[in-house]
Amino acid sequence: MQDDDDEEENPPLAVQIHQIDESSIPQDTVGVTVITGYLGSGKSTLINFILSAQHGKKIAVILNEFGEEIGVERAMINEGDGGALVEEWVELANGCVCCTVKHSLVQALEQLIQRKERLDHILLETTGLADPAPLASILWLDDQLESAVRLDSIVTVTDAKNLRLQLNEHRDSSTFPEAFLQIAFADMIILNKVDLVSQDESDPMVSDILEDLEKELRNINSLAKIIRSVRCQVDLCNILDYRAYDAKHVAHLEGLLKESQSVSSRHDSSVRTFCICEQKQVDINKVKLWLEDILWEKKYNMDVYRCKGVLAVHNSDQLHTIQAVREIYEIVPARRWKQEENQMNRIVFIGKASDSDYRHLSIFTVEILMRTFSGIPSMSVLHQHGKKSIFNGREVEKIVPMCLPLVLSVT
Ligand SMILES: Nc1nc2c(ncn2[C@@H]2O[C@H](COP(=O)(O)OP(=O)(O)OP(=O)(O)O)[C@@H](O)[C@H]2O)c(=O)[nH]1
Repeated sequence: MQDDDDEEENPPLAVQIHQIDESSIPQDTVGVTVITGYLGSGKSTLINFILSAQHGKKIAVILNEFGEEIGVERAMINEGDGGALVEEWVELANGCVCCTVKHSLVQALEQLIQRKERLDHILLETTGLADPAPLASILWLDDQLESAVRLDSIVTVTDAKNLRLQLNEHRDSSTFPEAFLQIAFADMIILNKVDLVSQDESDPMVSDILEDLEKELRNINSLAKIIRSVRCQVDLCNILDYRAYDAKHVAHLEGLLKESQSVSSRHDSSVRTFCICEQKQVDINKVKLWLEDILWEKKYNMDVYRCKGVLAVHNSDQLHTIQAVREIYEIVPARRWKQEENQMNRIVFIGKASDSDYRHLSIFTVEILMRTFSGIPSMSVLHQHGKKSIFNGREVEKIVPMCLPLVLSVT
């Protein structure tokens, strides 16, 4: 590989998005749904289902088929009933966002957008071997595209019959991290092929299997919505216009963040969810520094794939949202706090760390929180959910659970 290429293959530069005036974002942006999932899980089945459904939308599809014989990708536009089928070709390498790939994707999207008056949504199917994050980063941030397309959501299709096997095979996630990454980055997880688990869903054994699979998925990513399906026949409200990254649709995010606290702990997967709850208003600049330490400097040994959260910001009546995909993050005001509302900060990280790193992270987090959250003269107790109390973060004897709601009591 050439030096230049190496440079291009590096992760995107860390970019902080400054507060956006939401009113300046055009409302007619075209949503892009990234569809990812393990080989054979049902991605194409989902796309075919969407294209053939009666939703009245005109949808473009960019396919990133990747294989030795194929090695090419195609973009198709389904112009709906009576519309012509237009094909374009897009070169996307296997999950790596080198300059060429980025350029090709941006070019393909630009071509599609030029037809915007006839286009309602874009589906981007990644190869079953891809890490969806680089694509998501391009879509979320690309300057050329920012005003014309928006990342709507990342949908991960999983195969109910083979999921456990696939995850167990790659349990340490170093041999094939993509299997975990695809789940970790998802906003929506389709647990497909439930018919192969059994024909009879009313059978308690079968619901146990499916529930266990859902638990397994939640252990990796407690923020994603999970829906079961046969042949990806899902309610398309969950796919088209889901707006997972849209601060204006904060109610959904808040619901997810609340639910994510109740996830049980588990220690055998290195990709997991980590939650922080804090009641005091925070200093937004300190939170940014803290977040940059974690996301950019990789301090505390945590490799964060995804972060979502809501913040109660000091000197602001607005609930702010945090979204991060890898190194890229944004903190934006989303809505006014209601008077009776409990202004609680909730931040959820989905990432990878060894058990001992988690222990360190918990200690570091306490230290970070002590210097991050404003107006905290001293912190008396850190209550670690379901475990023993920790004083000033110094006493962490057990492995930190997968989901760690931290509650700081302040005196
Ligand atoms: N029984 C059953 N088969 C399914 C279901 N969904 C998809 N399939 C079948 O599974 C196979 C793989 O589905 P695809 O949609 O091609 O999967 P994919 O993820 O696009 O596959 P790759 O592009 O190779 O990664 C096909 O034969 C589908 O017909 C389902 O819910 N139940």
